[in-house]
Amino acid sequence: MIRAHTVEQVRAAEADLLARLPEGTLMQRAAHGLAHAVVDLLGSGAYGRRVLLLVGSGDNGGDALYAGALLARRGAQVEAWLLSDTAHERGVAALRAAGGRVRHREVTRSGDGRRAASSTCGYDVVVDGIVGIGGRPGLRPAAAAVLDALAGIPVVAVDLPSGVDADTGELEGPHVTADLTVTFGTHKPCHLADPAAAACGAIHLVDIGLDLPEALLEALQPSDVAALLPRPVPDAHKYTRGVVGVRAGSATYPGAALLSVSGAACGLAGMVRYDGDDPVLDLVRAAHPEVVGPGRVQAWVVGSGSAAGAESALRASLADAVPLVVDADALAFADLVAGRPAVLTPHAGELGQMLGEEREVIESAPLRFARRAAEQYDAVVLLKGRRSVIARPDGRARVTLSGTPWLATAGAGDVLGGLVGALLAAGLDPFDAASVGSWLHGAAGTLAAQRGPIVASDVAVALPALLGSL
Ligand SMILES: NC(=O)C1=CN([C@@H]2O[C@H](COP(=O)(O)OP(=O)(O)OC[C@H]3O[C@@H](n4cnc5c(N)ncnc54)[C@H](OP(=O)(O)O)[C@@H]3O)[C@@H](O)[C@H]2O)[C@@H](O)CC1
Ligand SMILES: [K+]
Repeated sequence: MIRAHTVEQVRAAEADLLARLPEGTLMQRAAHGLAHAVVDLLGSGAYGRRVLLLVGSGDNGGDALYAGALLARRGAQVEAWLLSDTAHERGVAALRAAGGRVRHREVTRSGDGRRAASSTCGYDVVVDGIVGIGGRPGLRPAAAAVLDALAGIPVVAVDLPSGVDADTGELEGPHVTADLTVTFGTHKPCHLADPAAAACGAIHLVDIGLDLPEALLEALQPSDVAALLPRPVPDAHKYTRGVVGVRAGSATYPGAALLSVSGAACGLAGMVRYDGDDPVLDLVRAAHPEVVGPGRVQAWVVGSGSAAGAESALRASLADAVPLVVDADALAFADLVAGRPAVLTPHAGELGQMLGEEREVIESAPLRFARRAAEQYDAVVLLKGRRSVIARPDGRARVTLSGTPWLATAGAGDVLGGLVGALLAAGLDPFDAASVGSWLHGAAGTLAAQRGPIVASDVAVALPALLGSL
């Protein structure tokens, strides 16, 4: 499991450790990890390579300076630009002692930053030590101008890309876009949640020995998914493995029925029932002979392609005391679900309608709005996107790290709904069902896309092989 802690949690853990360790120990650990990561990124060692450190006033700059000193001792040509009036003094001294060069704020001040940068091109890597977990979102004009002028050079962010909001993953004004982010002790929410996560590049975690509390945000890894997957017990029969019912699709949108059923029929539940118009049931049976008609189920999947029938399908499903997946057209009636074990699966546009916000506003703060919706609707919310967010009413959340842009294809959400329904029917609680389903969906899409462009049904086809590999 990847766990992300807030700045407050990190500060508390750091204070604990600082009280027990000799001064400077944590920064030395951070700087060593950072220097190693920079060498790895450079590929052919540090000797003779040109490294530019962008240094702010705090300890984030201190990390960069000490790492720069280590790189200079390994033969790199290291230059630090101090972007603030003050900088970590011992870090500056360490860099100088190791043969690094230090330039002061005057040469990089506002417009001059561009000139300074253009006169000193040829850097192999830029290390962003402008600001870390002590920073406010956004960048000051001098830093923004310097970064503009250095565009195209690989950037390693220290702890986080300067300018992003560490706790929310939101952006406010200019920020660094990194190729690699080297973070310390634990992930922060900005490393997992978009839009900030998209600015992090690859992420490398350096263990500095922090003893951390429970995290409110996490991301499943393949081993977590494997551990949570339902497996048939030796004396299993189809009913003990769970029956998932699908109320999706209509004469107008039969494809939604077929795709929802294809996700539900992934093999993780014992049986799939379809409840809908006869012509659609015939189509479903032709594609999935194992699917049967209405009856008792352990979970319902409702809403996609149901058009005008969404409300009655949802009410009928709520009449059974079983968990449910609420998607697409049924999301307009999500109020009915409050307090029931349920997973709501909106995309940003649908969540915007549910919360009275524009799609762009939701996309600018997916973690915040998924949490708000989970609390407001008293249900698990799976907000679909590049980095899907799964939120519980109590604020705990997960982010899905699997997936591929090729999954942006019609009907992929229908497969996801069916898959989550199968996991609910098999006994997973809504939070696990939503996060495991979302992870599997992303990974199956990635697997399918290895062969070329995909359509939604390819995702369902890839599921058994993916599950086998887990
Ligand atoms: N915690 C840990 O376990 C460990 C932490 N470590 C490291 O320490 C880092 C945190 O260091 P920190 O607390 O000194 O804060 P940090 O982010 O460097 O700078 C804050 C200062 O910057 C300024 N400033 C604010 N906003 C700004 C902006 N938008 N743009 C520009 N400047 C801005 C503002 O000062 P001002 O200029 O306003 O006087 C503020 O005081 C952490 O990220 C990690 O790298 C590791 O060494 C080891 C273990
Ligand atoms: K930084």
